[in-house]
Formats: sequence, C-alpha cells, structure tokens
Amino acid sequence: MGKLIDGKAFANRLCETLAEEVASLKSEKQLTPCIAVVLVGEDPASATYVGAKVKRCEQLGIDSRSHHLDVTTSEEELLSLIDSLNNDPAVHGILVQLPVPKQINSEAVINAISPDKDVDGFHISNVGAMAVGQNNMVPCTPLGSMMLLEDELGDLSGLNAVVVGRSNIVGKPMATLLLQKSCTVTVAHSRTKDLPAVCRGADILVAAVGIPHFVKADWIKEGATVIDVGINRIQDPETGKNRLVGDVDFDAAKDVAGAITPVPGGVGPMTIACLMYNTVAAAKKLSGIA
Ligand SMILES: Nc1nc(=O)c2c([nH]1)NC[C@@H]1CN(c3ccc(C(=O)N[C@@H](CCC(=O)O)C(=O)O)cc3)C=[N+]21
Repeated sequence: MGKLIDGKAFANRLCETLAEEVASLKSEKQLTPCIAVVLVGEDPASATYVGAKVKRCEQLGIDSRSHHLDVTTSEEELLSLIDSLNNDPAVHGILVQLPVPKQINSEAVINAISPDKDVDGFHISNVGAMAVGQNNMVPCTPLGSMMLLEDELGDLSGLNAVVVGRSNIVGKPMATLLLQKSCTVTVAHSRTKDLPAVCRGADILVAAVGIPHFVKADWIKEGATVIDVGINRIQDPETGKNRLVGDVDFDAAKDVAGAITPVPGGVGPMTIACLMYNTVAAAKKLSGIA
C-alpha cells in the first residue's frame, strides 16, 4: 500500500507556526490579523465550513467577524457590505462563502473585494497576477495541495502532472502552480478523450471534479502521487450512514499510488490552514510589514 499523505497533521503544523507568528505580530507590531467571513443563506454544509474556519481563527489568535445574511439578500446589499469591509482598516481578509444564492452574481461579488483582502485568491487581478508569475493571493486549495506535493516529492521539475477538472477555484489555479514548478501539465476534463490513458501518464494526479470515486485505480500509474481534492457527501451503501468521500476510488487506488491524500484528513484541512496563511500575509502586507 502507498503512503498516506497526512494533510491534517501538516495543517496542524502550519497552524502552529502561524500561531507563533500571530503572537509576535500582536506583541511587537500591535497587529491582530482579522478576517471577515460572509455567509449568505442557510446551506448546512456552508455553515459547517464557516464554523471550521472561525474555530481555526480562534486557535491561532486571528480575529474573525462573521456576517450571516438572509437568503433573500440582494446583490446590492452584499456589495454594500463588501464596500464597508474593504474600507475598514481593522479587516485584512474578506471571504464570501460560495455558492451564493441565485439572485447574486458571484463574479461581481468576488471582483468587488479589494484584491489585497481577497484571501480566497479568486479576484480577477489575483488570477491574472498568478498567470504571469507575480503571485499575490493564491487560492487556498491549490496552495495547500502544492505544499503537500513539495513536502512529499521535493523538486517537482519535469514531472508529468495531470489535473482532472478545470474550475476557476481549483483546477485552473492548480495547473498554473504546477507549471510554475516546471511540471509538464495536462488539464483534463469532461470532454477529454480517453481520460484513463491520460491519467496513466501522470506522476502527479490531481482529482478535482466533484464526482465521488470518479478516478479508478487502473487510471493510476504505479507509484504516482495522488492528490484528491473531492469533498463528496454520500450515503454508505453498507451502513446507510452519510460519509465523506473523495473523487478517487481510495480503497483500490491506495495500493497502486506511491502516495495519496485521504478524504477526510487530506486536502480539506490544508484549505483552511492556507486561508489562515493568506490572512496573516494580507495583514502584514496591508500594514507594510514584509
Ligand atoms: N469562498 C469560499 N472559499 C472556500 O474555501 C470554500 C467555499 N467558499 N465554499 C465551500 C468550499 C469547501 N471548502 C472546504 C474547506 C475545508 C474542508 C475540510 O476541512 N474538510 C475536512 C472534513 C470536514 C467534514 O468532516 O465535514 C476534511 O476534508 O478532512 C472542506 C471543504 C472550502 N470552500
């Protein structure tokens, strides 16, 4: 069986380092990093994620401000809140939990956030900056996935990386970061011809499609490193209970892969740890601290 990549332990270590940095920013620079988390509506999964983010903030000594808006909130009202958070010097990071209700255009909302407070890294100017190698705020899930890959493999230069999925929040930025590390990058998606064969060429396989158990064991090259970005809630056919599974058929894949991230306990905790990392970085940058 391949090695399990313990994202939860890595995230805990990263957060311990960040907690020390926050403590010294407070005592030496009188700076307390602060993130505003905006949740619109009552989606239970979203509420759980927001809760996890706020809890991590508390552990690290980062201030968090939760804004919970009604599901009927208009785009104008949300934009007005973002404007006030942009102009609040005590707020360093702004995160609007996605998805937002259908009357709100998520693109308009994302691009209304000040790029230097955009701790998700979704603002069009942060996306463009990354495309030309001038990384500012890097999206949390790809950033966390890269940390795990470099910890596992060291130098990624020349490796064949296949990213399955082309979303703006994971697939595309992940491909950009892998290219920055001199991987030979293929972005595969629902129209890709012979996807199993494309995946079999991967030294690094990143699954980010949002379909439970989509990537099969016989798509994986022996010894490959597999990063499973999927967070899918399914009903277990045997126990009838709800459980969390990734985009990779983990039980079979773990015997073929050289190393693989589990779900839960893989990329998910890294996403939240990297949100903390981006918040500390934003606080320092906005305060003129290197
Ligand atoms: N603006 C915005 N930014 C986001 O970063 C964002 C978002 N919207 N909308 C929803 C997704 C989802 N997401 C997760 C983060 C951590 C876990 C996580 O820590 N998962 C745990 C398990 C949690 C559980 O048991 O439910 C794990 O994989 O081990 C999951 C999902 C961030 N998202």
